[in-house]
Parts: sequence; C-alpha cells; structure tokens
Amino acid sequence: MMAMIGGEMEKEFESKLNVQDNLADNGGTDVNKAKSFKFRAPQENFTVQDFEMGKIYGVGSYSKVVRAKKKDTGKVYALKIMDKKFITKENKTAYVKLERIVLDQLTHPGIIQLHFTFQDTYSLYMALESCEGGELFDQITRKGRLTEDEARFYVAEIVDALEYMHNMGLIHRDIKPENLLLTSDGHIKIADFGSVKPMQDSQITVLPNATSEEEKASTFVGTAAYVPPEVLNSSPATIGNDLWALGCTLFQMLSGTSPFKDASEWLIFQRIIARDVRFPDYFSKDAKDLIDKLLDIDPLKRPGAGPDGYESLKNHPFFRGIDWRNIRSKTPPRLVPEKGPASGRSSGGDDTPDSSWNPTHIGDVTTTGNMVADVTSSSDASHITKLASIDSFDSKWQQFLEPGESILMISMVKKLQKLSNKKVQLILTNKPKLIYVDPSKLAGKGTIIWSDDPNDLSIQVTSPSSFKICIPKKVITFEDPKQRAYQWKKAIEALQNR
Ligand SMILES: Nc1ncnc2c1ncn2[C@@H]1O[C@H](COP(=O)(O)OP(=O)(O)OP(=O)(O)O)[C@@H](O)[C@H]1O
Repeated sequence: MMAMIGGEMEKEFESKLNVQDNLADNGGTDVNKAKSFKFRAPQENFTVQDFEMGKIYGVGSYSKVVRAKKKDTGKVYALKIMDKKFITKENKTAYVKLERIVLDQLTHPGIIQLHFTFQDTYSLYMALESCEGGELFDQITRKGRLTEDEARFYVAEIVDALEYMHNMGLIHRDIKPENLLLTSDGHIKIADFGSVKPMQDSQITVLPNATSEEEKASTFVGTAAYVPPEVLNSSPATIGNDLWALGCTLFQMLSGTSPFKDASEWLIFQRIIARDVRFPDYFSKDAKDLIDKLLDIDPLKRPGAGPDGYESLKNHPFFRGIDWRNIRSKTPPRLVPEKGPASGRSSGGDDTPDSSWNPTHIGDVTTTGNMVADVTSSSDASHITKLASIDSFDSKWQQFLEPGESILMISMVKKLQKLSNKKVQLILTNKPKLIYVDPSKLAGKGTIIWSDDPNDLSIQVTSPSSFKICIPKKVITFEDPKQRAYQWKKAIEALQNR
C-alpha cells in the first residue's frame, strides 16, 4: 500500500520536474531555450544509505541541508534535501529546477559547486560542495562587526564571483550574508540560487517554464532588508539588484547590522524607498563612498552596472591594493568558531575523520521515508535526535495560524530554562498572538497570553541578543542569535500601541 502511494507520488512529481521531457517539447521562444541539454553534475542512483549523515547545516524555506559523508569515497558533501510533496504543494518546482540547472552550469571558485543529484520516493537530493565555515552572517554576529581589511577581503571575493555570474547573464537576487558561505579555510562561496534570474542574453540554459509562481504574480523575490527600491516599484530585475545588495552587505559587515533595519517588512520598505541610510562615523571615507555609490537609486549608476562594467567597481579606492588576478590565493580573515558544546570539534578539512560519526544515524527508509539525525549537537555520540519525518519535513509555520492570520515576526531563538535551553521558533502574528513552537517536532510549545497593557505583557532587552518577556507571575528569557532583541521589543510594543 505504502509503495503504491509512494509510486504515485513519484510519478506526479516526475511529471512536474522532468527536465529532459520539458526540454524535448520546448517550442517556446525563450531566449535561453534548449533543444538538448545534458547535465554536467550526474543524476546518480544513490540512496541515503550510501551516506553517513552528520549535522544539519541549516534549514531553508523548502529544504534541509545536512553534512553527508559518502561511505565508499569518504567525501563530504552538503546534501540539500527537498521533500517532493512539499515542493509540489508549495509550487516550488520552478525554484528547484532553476537552482539545479543553473548551478550545473557555473564553475567558479566563489560559487558553490553542485557535484551530483539523486532522488528517492520522497525526496530530491543535491550534493553540494560543503562549506564548513558556515555563513558570513554568523562571522559578523560573532565578531560584532568586521574590520575594514576583513570586509575588503570578503567583498573582493564576492565581487570576483558576481562579475563572473553577471558576465554569464545571471542575476542572483538574494545576495545577503546568510547566502555567503565560508569554506573551512575562510574563503567565500555564493550559495542559494533558487531566486536567480537569467537576463535576456544569458549564456545559461534554463527551462522554458522556469518562472516561479511569485514571478508570475510579480510579488518581490529576495529578502526585504536587501531589496533595492526599483524592485519595490516593480521594475524588472537587473544586475543592479545584486550591486545594491552588495552595498547593504558591506554596510552590515562594517557595522554589524543591515542599513535598512526596522521592526517589520513594511517599515523596512519605507526606509528603502526613502533611501534612509546613515553611516556610522567609524566607516572610512572610501567605505562610505563605495556603499553610497552601490546604494544609488538609479541601478545603472551603481558601480559595476554602468557602461564600463566591473572596472569602475574594482578600481574604486576602497579596493586599493587588491590584486584581482590572484584574489583567491590571499589569506582569509580568521574564522570565529561557534560557542557551545560543538565548539571543541574539529571544524577542519572535509576528510578529517570525525569522532561524532555514528553508524546508527543513517536514515530509516523503511518506516518513514528518510530520517536524519543530528549527531553533532552533542559531543556524546549516543545523543541522537530524530528529526521530523518526511511528511512534516519543512512544513511551514502556517499550521499554527488561523485563516487570514499572518506572521509579523519570526525567529529561531533559544528559550533559556533552569536546567536546559530549548531551541524554539518564536512567532508573532497580526492577531496579535505570540507563540513558540518546537521546530523539530513542529508542535506548539506555548502561547504567551497577549495584552495591550504593558503591566500584563512587557519586553525587556538585556543585550542585542537576549530579551525577557514578562507576563503576570512569569518571566520567559529568550536568546536570539540573529541579535533581533530590540526588533522583538519594537514589534511587540508597536502592536500594543496600534
Ligand atoms: N553548501 C553548503 N555548505 C554548508 N552549509 C550550507 C550549504 N548550503 C546551504 N547551507 C546552509 O543550509 C541553510 C539552508 O540552505 P538552503 O539553500 O536550503 O536555504 P536558504 O538559502 O537558507 O533559504 P531559502 O531557501 O529559504 O532562501 C543555509 O542557510 C546555509 O546555512
């Protein structure tokens, strides 16, 4: 019975995702149409049993990325796992296809490489080059802010990769510190190509129907804080989008926060449209000037987007001394490791045998499809947390909302308790409602009773990353690694005073 259901699902999914078939009947006039296309990164017949699953690198809106070591070769990959049912239900097939086909055609040391793909009844798997150094975002958070030399190193590597990508006719559209990953030795790799947009004259082959639902509905693609003003005014995407986002990213490296920060997306958009940007005094003249130019309201005036191409960007005084031809041979800034139980672990080379590997944590395909276990959250290898089964894999927070209710703010935070700290998803809705959810079990863990009266509900910020929510007879302490404590306070108080 299970097999039949699985088989049906696979067929349905295949019909939506079959690249070769789509290409074969392509009669459209798309600029990037292909009569025949062969993937470079092969579609393998592997199964999850061929890998030893390790820690979870991160969770995206429709995927989970897990460290996975191929048993026969010992090679380590970042396995991006996507639940077919979820992707189909959420109309994300266009993103998946696009990311797969685009990554397949890109070869640059500053861009994450796709090694191979495979699938089973429930999931699609993309074996990506593993970035052991984590997100640039976390380096900024851990260091507070970067020195100008450190920022210059990272921005130069990003510029080098963007130049390649833009020359290939691709706009990334979601450049931000979370999508800039670091290798174990600290070099930058651009990741997350789900929002990519090929230009008219792109050298990249895409599918004729590779337009996402959001695109068709012309809602904006990307991340609120890094989106340029013209996109908010529904102008078509240009490479200027990425250059604006680069300006925001440099600002964030140097200051610790993005330039257009506010409590809600709507307020952020107001700031972007007004180009309400204020430079801290400690930014150098050159850094201010470069950011100011990258944040030009006119996308064509942003350095890199004008008629002289990338020369005007690379020749900017901020980059004085950069040897653009040998950029990847320079020594990267020191990486600050994560604090906590995992920090003592070797974050070193992909081939380093890792004592936390445990043969018992391989996916259980017999009962639930695929289960993966997080073995690195504790040095004790017997501590194995089973993650949500594939059915609830990646399911969104929507299930905790009523019809018409929408999320105003959401953060993966730590709820500090006497004996143990719990990771929870804290959600504030427009109802207003304040709840926290267990992200792995996808179970509601608590509701903080709402009151407009600050005597019955108040929020105290104790540092940029920690805050307390005070309700009658109870104080709940949270830690937000993304340092949004003040934003939480602002958002809750704004709702109380609405
Ligand atoms: N190659 C990789 N090596 C190491 N970690 C990775 C790699 N690719 C992704 N990650 C981590 O996994 C997380 C999830 O990645 P994914 O591409 O699925 O989604 P995302 O970019 O975070 O979100 P969304 O899809 O919602 O835009 C990332 O935030 C990143 O921290």
